[in-house]
Amino acid sequence: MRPVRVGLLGLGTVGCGTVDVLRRNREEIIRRAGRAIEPVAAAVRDPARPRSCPVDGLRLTTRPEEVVADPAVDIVVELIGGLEPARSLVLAAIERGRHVVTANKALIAHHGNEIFAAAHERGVMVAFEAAVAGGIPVIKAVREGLAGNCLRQVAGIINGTCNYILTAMREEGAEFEAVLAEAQRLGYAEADPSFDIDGIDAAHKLTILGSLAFGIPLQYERVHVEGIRGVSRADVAFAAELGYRIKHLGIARRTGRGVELRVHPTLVPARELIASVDGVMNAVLVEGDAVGTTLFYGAGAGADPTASAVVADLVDVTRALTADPGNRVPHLAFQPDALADLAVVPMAEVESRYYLRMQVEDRPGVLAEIARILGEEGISIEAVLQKEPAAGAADVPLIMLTHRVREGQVERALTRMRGLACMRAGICRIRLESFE
Ligand SMILES: NC(=O)C1=CN([C@@H]2O[C@H](COP(=O)(O)OP(=O)(O)OC[C@H]3O[C@@H](n4cnc5c(N)ncnc54)[C@H](O)[C@@H]3O)[C@@H](O)[C@H]2O)C=CC1
Ligand SMILES: N[C@@H](CC=O)C(=O)O
Ligand code: NA
Repeated sequence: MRPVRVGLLGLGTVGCGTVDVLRRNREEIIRRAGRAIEPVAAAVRDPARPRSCPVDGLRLTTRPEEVVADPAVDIVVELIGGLEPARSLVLAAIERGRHVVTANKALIAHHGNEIFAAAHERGVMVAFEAAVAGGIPVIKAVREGLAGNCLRQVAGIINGTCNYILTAMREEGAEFEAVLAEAQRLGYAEADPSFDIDGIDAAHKLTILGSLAFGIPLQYERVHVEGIRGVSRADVAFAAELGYRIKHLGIARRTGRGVELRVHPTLVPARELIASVDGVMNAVLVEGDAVGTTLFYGAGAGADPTASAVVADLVDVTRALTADPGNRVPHLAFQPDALADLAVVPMAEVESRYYLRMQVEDRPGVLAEIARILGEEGISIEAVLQKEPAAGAADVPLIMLTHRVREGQVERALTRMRGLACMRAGICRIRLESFE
């Protein structure tokens, strides 16, 4: 059988990784897919730029629409990132009957509903395993391996850059900016690294996971998003003292009130498996009624791990080329006409435990004033940690852990506490979750 011919859009970190893996594992891929998968063309910004992969045998062009229109291309692999021109190029490829593989979570989170509808209509496949948790085959696991379950939650460390930074802050007491520069050098960070740091990238991935887990449309705009800029080295150290680690988590949880979709820094008990996932590694916990709790672990970013997922998608698409489109695995796990309209729970109604850190005046009665407000708002305190004042200082750090409570109650209490005369700085509030 003739090889399946691949046209790449973008030859950066993941594009080059994909060419490398396709060439390195050519024979093994033939054994798996039944035929060779060959990169034949690539759209690049600058054909003269040195690449980390061999480009011999690849037709290079600066016009991505040429690759999309090339009749010699069977599968278009979109690896340029961002919303436009990626969206138009993917839609044009679908329109021409080309199958698509993409690693672009922003594109799927924002335009997936439109893209999958077009693909369904045209009978083509759009595969996106690399878009969530890089090399971990978590999309395949949620969509296929766990298809017998009613899923309760998907929660995980889904941004490698954030995890890399939080790990270095804990292990080396490193400064945020220096670690971010290292993550960029290693090819982990997004083109605009604020997408990583501000939680946007994790929110893109959570949008996709939530949809796959619960059979709801992609709705990025409903995800509550917080990044890691507000997490200080002091918080990382206090959390450790209390037996916790701070992780940036994405959580999609089905409750009696609907679906929670949220991305934020979270204290996790240090003894739990997910708490020991460090560096650029990702881990996604999936809980189903039949299977119980499962945890998927692996590299969430980087050229080779991400290429592993892109190439797996290419093998999948190749195997399914001759299958009747009606019998293929649905893009979003559930049949398109069976999507549910579960409500997304407003954050004020989401329940969690909380870590609160404040800087307060060092005088008698302060603890009682704070405890009174928390009590009046129905919030019970589980632990208190008060540190000695630094030499000559008139105020002290005070850390509290609360029991489980609705976010709206905490917000009301925080508003009142900020008005206290004893409060010396802003109050840091981080949610606390346990997955045991
Ligand atoms: N780097 C990683 O670890 C991971 C990246 N991804 C996703 O993979 C995609 C690619 O990411 P990277 O390879 O890291 O980015 P990158 O910035 O290294 O590569 C993108 C390449 O596309 C090229 N490009 C941009 N616009 C173009 C255009 N109009 N025509 C031709 N070439 C164009 C750029 O010059 C660049 O070389 C993104 O959607 C990213 O979110 C997904 C998982 C992990
Ligand atoms: N920038 C992303 C790359 C993979 O999706 C990350 O850091 O996880
Ligand atoms: Na993946």
